[in-house]
Amino acid sequence: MNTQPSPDTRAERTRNWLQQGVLPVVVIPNVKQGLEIAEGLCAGGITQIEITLRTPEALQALGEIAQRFPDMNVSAGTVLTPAQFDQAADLGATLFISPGLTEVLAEHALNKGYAWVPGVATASEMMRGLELGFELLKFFPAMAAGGPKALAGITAPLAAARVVPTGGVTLENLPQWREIKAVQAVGGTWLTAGLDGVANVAKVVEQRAALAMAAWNNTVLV
Ligand SMILES: O=C(O)C(=O)C[C@H](O)[C@H](O)COP(=O)(O)O
Repeated sequence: MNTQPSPDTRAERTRNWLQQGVLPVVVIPNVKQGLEIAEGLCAGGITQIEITLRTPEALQALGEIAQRFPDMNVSAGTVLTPAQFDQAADLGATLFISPGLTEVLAEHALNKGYAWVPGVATASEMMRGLELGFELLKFFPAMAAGGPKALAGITAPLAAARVVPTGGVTLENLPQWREIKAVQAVGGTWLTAGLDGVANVAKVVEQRAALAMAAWNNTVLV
């Protein structure tokens, strides 16, 4: 039986991903803080999150967030092995993001029908991703790889590419990324960084999320 979705279906589905424009990338120290972050993001108008599988409690936090925030699109980030795809999918992740593009991960994503966003930093890597059927690509590390100018140049001839620049994106440089036609969303840890010891994590995150969404939507918060 062929369980692989057709390229058309996959393209359609990925076009609908990350429509909110801002993808908070989270390095979760513990489940408690993860839940507070999710609460703050939702209150601030962001219902998509990338939980990097870099910390011991990341997978557990991913599962709890997926369960307690059913309206949230929960992505697994820093996916480096096929097993991580499967573990995160079992816990409720619906999108899978990696810092790079390897044949092993591409094959696994295609075989299992996972919505995968591979990391790319050059025109060749983007072309490879597109050839394999992955239209949504993570431009990583975005600032170090040349910033908005580099991405605008690389994507100008690659009409099919939908890109999520991540790595060095801030509230301040967000408008420059947003201007690039190929940019579907921007990702970053700035919304959830430096929260250890903060008294009301959810409130702080809510405010940052609201500011980020205002910047993305080009509106001024009063
Ligand atoms: O963990 C992953 O899968 C990554 O690919 C790396 C993260 O997306 C970047 O580290 C975020 O960068 P900053 O927003 O500059 O902190």
